Amino acid sequence: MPLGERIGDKSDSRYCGVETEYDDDMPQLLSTNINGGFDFVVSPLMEPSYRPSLMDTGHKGSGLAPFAGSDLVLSPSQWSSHVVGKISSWIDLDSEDEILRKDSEIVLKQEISWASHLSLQACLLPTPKGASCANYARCVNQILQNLNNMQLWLRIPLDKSEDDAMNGNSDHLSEGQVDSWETWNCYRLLCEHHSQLSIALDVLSSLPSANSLGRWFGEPVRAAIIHTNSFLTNARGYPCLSKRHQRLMTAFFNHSIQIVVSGTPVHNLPTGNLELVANHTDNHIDGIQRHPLRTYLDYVSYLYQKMDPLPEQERFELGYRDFLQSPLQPLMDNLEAQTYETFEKDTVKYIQYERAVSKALLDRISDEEASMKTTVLMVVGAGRGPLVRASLQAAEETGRKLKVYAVEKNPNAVVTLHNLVKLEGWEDVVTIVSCDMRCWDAPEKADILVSELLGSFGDNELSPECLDGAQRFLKQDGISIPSSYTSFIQPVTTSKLYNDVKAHKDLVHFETAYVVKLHRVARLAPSQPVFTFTHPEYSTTKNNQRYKKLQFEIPQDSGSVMVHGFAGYFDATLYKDVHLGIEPSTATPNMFSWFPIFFPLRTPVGVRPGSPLELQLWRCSGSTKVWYEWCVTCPSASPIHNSNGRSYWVGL
Ligand SMILES: C[S@@+](CC[C@H](N)C(=O)[O-])C[C@H]1O[C@@H](n2cnc3c(N)ncnc32)[C@H](O)[C@@H]1O
Repeated sequence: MPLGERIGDKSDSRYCGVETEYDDDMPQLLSTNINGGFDFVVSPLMEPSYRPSLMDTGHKGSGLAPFAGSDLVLSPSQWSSHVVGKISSWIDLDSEDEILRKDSEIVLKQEISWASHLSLQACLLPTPKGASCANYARCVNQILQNLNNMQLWLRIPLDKSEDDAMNGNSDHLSEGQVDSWETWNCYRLLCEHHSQLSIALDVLSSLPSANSLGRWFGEPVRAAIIHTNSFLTNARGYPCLSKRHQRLMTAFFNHSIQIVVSGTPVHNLPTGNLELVANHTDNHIDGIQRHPLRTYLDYVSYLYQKMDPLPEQERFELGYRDFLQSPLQPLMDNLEAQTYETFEKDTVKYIQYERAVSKALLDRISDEEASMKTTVLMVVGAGRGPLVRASLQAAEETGRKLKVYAVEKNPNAVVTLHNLVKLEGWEDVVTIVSCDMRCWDAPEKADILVSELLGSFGDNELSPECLDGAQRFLKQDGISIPSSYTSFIQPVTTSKLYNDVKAHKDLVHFETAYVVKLHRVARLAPSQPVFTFTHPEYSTTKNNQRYKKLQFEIPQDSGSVMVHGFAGYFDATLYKDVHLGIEPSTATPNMFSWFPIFFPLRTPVGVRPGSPLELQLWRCSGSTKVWYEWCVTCPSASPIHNSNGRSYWVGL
């Protein structure tokens, strides 16, 4: 691993660690494992037999145990890049045995203190031993208050009783059966969702249901520890994994979760097999001892290499993953050239518009009328002209005659529009209008009104208000493209975003909707429609305020979940069957103009499967702004977020 790389923080390449026993010769331990192909070791830092209560009184509970070896045996960069500290696994901070409890607390603190001194990037904390973990969490929480940048990986076995979930009894796990997610959840609640507390999942030979597994991808999982006895044996005697394990590993890779191989070799490898081992004799390659876990590592690397490469657009968007952005305010603010440029690269979006305009033109003008009638088409919010171009292409394709008005309120974009019209020789067909569509006095009425004023949540960039202003100059039988749009929402686990919002330490950030390329998230239930707007809308009672109450059900077999907020999307009907949108189940393929929106919750809500999660959402408006308010009302009531638009609003 190159110097300075963070263990567990890679997004585009793969590192694999190995769990080792205590070894008082750390340089040797490291070189054996690094030469063996591993990138880091997860290794105890202190002698496992050390117990403070057994020490001479001189050492008891004070200072650092003498068993920690020396910090000088490795360079600072070796410590930080290649070693994850494994906290003594015997510790039991919630034991009935007071001496053990006290010893455990002393050792935990000593070991973490030593690991901090070495600038390790992470320490692996042992799994809580019993049903209760309060004292363990209390001590770790104390440590977290003063910790440097180190992550604490709480080791959690990836298990959950399937039978109970299937019987719908997941709230009442019988004695001895635990959903390990509950252990994690209890622990992190006690530690107030601290951002340096994360998870190392122990992957066992049997796996819980897909829904149960899915929950973990919204949690802060940094490492997955795969045991040699979870491997199967292929026809040639080599280790391999079940199809479900393989899919899980691929998902770990996709989520930048480090893999750690643990255990002793359980495969008796056939000799003479040249596939993976060149010059293989008795575990030696040309005289160098071959690492006993090398075949397991090779298999992990093979799974990584056989993954499909990320598509170019995905690679480009890597830096946006789980990064909170403020939504655009294209009405109140003027977009910048680079924002227009990004839009304009999204050819899929304009192809959909072109298809919609073509269909509308064909419906409006018959073949017989085509040479006689001219359709008046107005692009409202024309930006730098891509929808003008798409409309003209539709006219050419269908053989219909077009007169275009390009209405744009951003004077800077209008400059580009003028240049474009001149360059393309569109002067006779296109009239540029530098004006807000809500106050333009149009010289004639339009047959077709084309706009793209949509936000990630459909109406959140105020398309309804703008188009209300524009429909005055649409003929009674005229067509609006889009003809309607609907927002969608679903509950998500996303501890990363929750912690990023929390880091601002103010209410405003918890009451703001963000645009985010969601990645480390667990989508907890199918999305549901929220608000729909239709254009044109001539009803006299119409208004753009909306209210919706939604109930989501967490699948029975997923177990309990934590809801950090809600992911929002939209789907727009441009014309008839031509649609465009980002709702995951119907998303327009390869379109990248919109990331989802995220509505956070001030306090994450735990939900049991089978019990409803109720969300209420309002679209409110005043004379100068539009805003959303939201709250959860079941299983427990949250505060109403963003009352009066006090934190987040969109200017009219
Ligand atoms: C999301 S951009 C789309 C631009 C362009 N149609 C495209 O697809 O690349 C919306 C455009 O509408 C303009 N706009 C927003 N509200 C407007 C209004 N009330 N009147 C005129 N233009 C408006 C913005 O300045 C911006 O250029």
